[in-house]
Amino acid sequence: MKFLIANTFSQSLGKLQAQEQKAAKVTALDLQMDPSAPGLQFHRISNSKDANFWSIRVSRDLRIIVHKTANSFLICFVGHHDDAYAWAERRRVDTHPRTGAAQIVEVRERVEEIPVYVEVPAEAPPEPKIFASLAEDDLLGVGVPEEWLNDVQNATENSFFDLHDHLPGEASEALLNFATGGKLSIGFLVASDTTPFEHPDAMRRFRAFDNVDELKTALDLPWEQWIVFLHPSQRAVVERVFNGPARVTGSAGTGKTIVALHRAARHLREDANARVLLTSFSSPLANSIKGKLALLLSEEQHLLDRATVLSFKGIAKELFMLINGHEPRIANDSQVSDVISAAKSKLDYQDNSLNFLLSEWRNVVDAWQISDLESYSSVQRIGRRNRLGNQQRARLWPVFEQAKRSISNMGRTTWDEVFQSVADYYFSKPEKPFSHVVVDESQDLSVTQLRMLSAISADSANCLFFAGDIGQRIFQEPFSWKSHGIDIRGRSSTLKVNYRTSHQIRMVIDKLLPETLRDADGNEDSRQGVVSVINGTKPILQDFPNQQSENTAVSEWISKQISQGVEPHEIGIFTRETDQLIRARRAVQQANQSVCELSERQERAEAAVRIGTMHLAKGLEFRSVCVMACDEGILPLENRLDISGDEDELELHFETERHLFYVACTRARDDLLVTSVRPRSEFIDDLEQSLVSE
Ligand SMILES: Nc1ncnc2c1ncn2[C@@H]1O[C@H](COP(=O)(O)OP(=O)(O)OP(=O)(O)O)[C@@H](O)[C@H]1O
Repeated sequence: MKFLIANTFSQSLGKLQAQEQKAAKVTALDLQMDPSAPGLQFHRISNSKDANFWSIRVSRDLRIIVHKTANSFLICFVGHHDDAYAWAERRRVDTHPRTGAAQIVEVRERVEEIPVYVEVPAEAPPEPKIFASLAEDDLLGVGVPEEWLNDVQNATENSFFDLHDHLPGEASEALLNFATGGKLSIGFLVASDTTPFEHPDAMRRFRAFDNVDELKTALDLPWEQWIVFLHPSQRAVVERVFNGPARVTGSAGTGKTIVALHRAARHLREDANARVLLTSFSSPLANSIKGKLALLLSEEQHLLDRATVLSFKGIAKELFMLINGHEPRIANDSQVSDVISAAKSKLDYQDNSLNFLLSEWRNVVDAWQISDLESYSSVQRIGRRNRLGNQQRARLWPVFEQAKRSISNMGRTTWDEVFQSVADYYFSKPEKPFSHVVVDESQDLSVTQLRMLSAISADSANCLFFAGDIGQRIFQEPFSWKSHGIDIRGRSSTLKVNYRTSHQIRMVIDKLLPETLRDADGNEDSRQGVVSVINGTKPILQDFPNQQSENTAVSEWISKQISQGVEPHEIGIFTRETDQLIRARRAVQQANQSVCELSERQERAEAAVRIGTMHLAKGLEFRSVCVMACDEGILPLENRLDISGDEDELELHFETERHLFYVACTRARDDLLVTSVRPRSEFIDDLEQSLVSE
């Protein structure tokens, strides 16, 4: 007997109160252990179009709906008596006649009350039907249930969103894709011996359970849908065997982190000797994925013993200590600046400013861990390639050589030196600390971090896996991974279904970046054809004559979010720099809410509105986001553009500023507000254009 649960069950379970959830879980577990137990009290739903729907009594008022056949039990829904019956009376479990995927189909004739056609005044011209060019055959090919064909064929731009929520995921994604991009994606080609429940599209909504422990995890975490139900494209990347370094990419919110987590879990489950490193950019992000990995493996805790979850710096520090027996003593920015300034004076170097030297140190000499003039002369960089000729480099090198010596004489080092020293140590050792390394936020890996991660992972299939989005690169200059031995060509996959951001917000924000992005090795990431699973409201763009009026508007917006049930910690306010955080703080205080400032090192649990710089928004997620102080001169940040040494660097800085804005805006799930004091940032003009064209 096959035992399955549907995502509609998890969703309905998540809506119950804690005590009700507990009772429903006990009944579901009893059902899995012994479906014939007399206490379960099966009642057929006599008014349903599907004779296989039965209700099971959980408590006086609570019922679970199961779909029972000769060889399977599918738990579909839980709710109060009338809701549960109404749900089952309006549904049918079916195998789609064309795609072969099992679906839960809403029965069309029972849902006349759903306003699928929007009333239009008699005199108004009829709205164009957006799928008129698609034949029935095309619609069936993407999984539209037969009885919804007519509705789809008559859908207009206005009515489509109502319809969208009544269709199976594969059909609504394909139609949305067509409505926004003009192409109908083709359904999955499936082997003829695949059962309807094993079809890739069915596996996004139904999950089979072989043991009670797995089911228990799923029932304990009804809100964490990603633990149980992966999209077929996510599952494909999790399960694929790669014979070298591989990468998953995709715009913000497409579930790259989720894929990274499932891959780490997969390695731990599959290989009893696997030692897996899961790593991300900062400590808060590493802690967040550590918590998620613990959730994913909550019934397989023993696997966590072989998992290490740390930030890039965190793992470097641990390994450095293991090798050297002490912690690295890092020279801070002002110490570095002092030694370079001293070296410049001592060697009487006049050709370039101190700022130029600092930037050259940060982005070239230290970043690439250059140790001699020969390497300095030949370093291949994207961006600043024309900045210095060989003769200039030869004159400059002694200054950097002197600075390096001074840092070392102080008993200090730099982070890049730490990453490189760990890399050098393990490159020379046949035994590696990790069999698998899974990296999140990989677009912001530096040269030395990449070298280190490649050195500490075994040289075998599936050893190195990267999750990242080139469009969110905000900390590093791009560089060729291939020249460091990491070639992901042919092993890169792009996710296209956005689970975080509503369609309305995503459509506008995505226009901030080009449709195709290319990394330094020429690997392309096409952002075309992305669809969101959530429907919501359009982003709001507002500019003001002065900070006071901006302040008042943002504080009113915060109060409105709270009055609509958003918790304070589910609201994030971001500004370009710490200098503007005062504006965010004032707005939160004016709304009578507590403020919690995000930090690079720690995450906080208090019930307060989060404020922080756009850099700190990376990897986070909020129900409501306000990106504030987007004034001209602040975004893009004038100071940053001013210090650009040449055209290439200016372009790079400009691009990074755009990425930053994109990162901040894409943290929003349901609501996005972007505010500025006039004159406003040119990036908002771009947003407004796409908002108007929507
Ligand atoms: N299969 C899924 N089912 C339900 N929710 C999902 C699924 N995959 C991802 N999500 C949810 O979508 C949101 C975004 O996922 P995730 O953080 O992995 O995206 P991302 O691509 O890493 O985003 P970013 O690039 O912005 O960091 C999260 O809330 C996650 O739980």
